[in-house]
Amino acid sequence: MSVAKGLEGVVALTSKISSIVDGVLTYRGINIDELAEQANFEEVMFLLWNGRLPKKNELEELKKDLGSQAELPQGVLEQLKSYPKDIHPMAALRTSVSALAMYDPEADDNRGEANIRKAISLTAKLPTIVAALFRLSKGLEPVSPRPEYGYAGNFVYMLHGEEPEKTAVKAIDKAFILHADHELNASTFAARVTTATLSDMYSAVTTAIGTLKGPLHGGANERVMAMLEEIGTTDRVEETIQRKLENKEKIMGFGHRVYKDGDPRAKHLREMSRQLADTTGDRTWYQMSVAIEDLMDRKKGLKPNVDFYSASTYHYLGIPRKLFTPIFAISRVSGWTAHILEQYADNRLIRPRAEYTGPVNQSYIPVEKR
Ligand SMILES: CC(=O)SCCNC(=O)CCNC(=O)[C@H](O)C(C)(C)COP(=O)(O)OP(=O)(O)OC[C@H]1O[C@@H](n2cnc3c(N)ncnc32)[C@H](O)[C@@H]1OP(=O)(O)O
Ligand SMILES: O=C([O-])CC(=O)C(=O)O
Repeated sequence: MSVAKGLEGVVALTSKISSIVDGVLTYRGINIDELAEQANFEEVMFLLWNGRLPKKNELEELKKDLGSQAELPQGVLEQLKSYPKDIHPMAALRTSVSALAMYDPEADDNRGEANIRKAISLTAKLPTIVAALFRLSKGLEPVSPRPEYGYAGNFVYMLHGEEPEKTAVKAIDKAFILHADHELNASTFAARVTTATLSDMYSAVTTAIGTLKGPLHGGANERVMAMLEEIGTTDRVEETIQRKLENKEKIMGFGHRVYKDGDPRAKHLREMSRQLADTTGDRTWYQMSVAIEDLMDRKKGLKPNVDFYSASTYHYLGIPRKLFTPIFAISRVSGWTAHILEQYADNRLIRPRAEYTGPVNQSYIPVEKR
């Protein structure tokens, strides 16, 4: 047996959802650049789940469904209120999504229609959970969803409890589009492994959230912000990054398993960060990020991934860094659920092999003789 460590280069399954070919990312064959510039996130969800863009009435129907599913069961809301205040929101989100299953009579019904309903319901509820966690961490009561603001708008509304600001809604909607799906990334693969045992959608999404949380995956965006805060000013970029590289530390938000010439999503987030720097008049975070990008290219030939400029973008929007990865999850649940539906539709247990490298020909020694 030959081993590809980290499954690098292994093609594990076929999928019709998103593709990365020669550094170009498409959702259902549509270039991410076009979607980021022209679509809204609700259209992208529909596209991922159904394989085509929605007609006007289908989009309205989806918006209505998302709105009607956005409230949390009372039991889940009460549970959220009982979590320790300093718990990481990704841990809380993982637990709350798992808890949602207990309030869904269809939780273990894995047939197509029930699963589409669950995909919509989960996608509708994640923003409500994340916003509630944010407000509770600040000692504030969660606010009820206001679906008339749209998916991104309602999320921004539920964070602050006031009319959502247009610039913020547009930026969040675009960020949601850019993070929605990404071929066989670690959390999506994890979700598909769980699904392939014919477990339920809540279990698969809970698995995915736990996987996204890690710093080598979605958890990197929060750590990018921590690094920017640690550096503090553009003139300290060179010495700090140099020291980290000498200590063999990974620079968060750089590098990618698939993209070696750059992540096509990063340019959109860099531009969003630049525009927000101009709007807010605080160019520090953007300038520091650009200086790190230049340095990492010169020193290591490494390019920013989707997580790098999302950090300064969210920061400019006044979002605390602990919410960065949960926001990623709000978007990615659309992709996870699309992959879960695809896995159920043509399932086979996912069970690779391991090459055994441990001791051989050992004997059992009774405990008193060890
Ligand atoms: C949404 C997402 O999940 S995007 C990825 C988010 N994760 C991060 O930003 C964390 C930082 N980046 C990384 O750790 C990696 O680039 C990963 C995990 C994304 C990809 O990892 P892999 O494909 O396994 O590459 P691997 O870790 O083997 O790195 C290859 C070489 O590049 C170096 N390298 C890769 N990324 C970085 C980085 N961010 N900083 C410094 N060096 C790096 C490694 O040290 C290694 O060097 P070596 O060959 O001299 O030992
Ligand atoms: O594809 C990956 O390995 C990670 C990534 O960029 C994503 O999940 O968006």
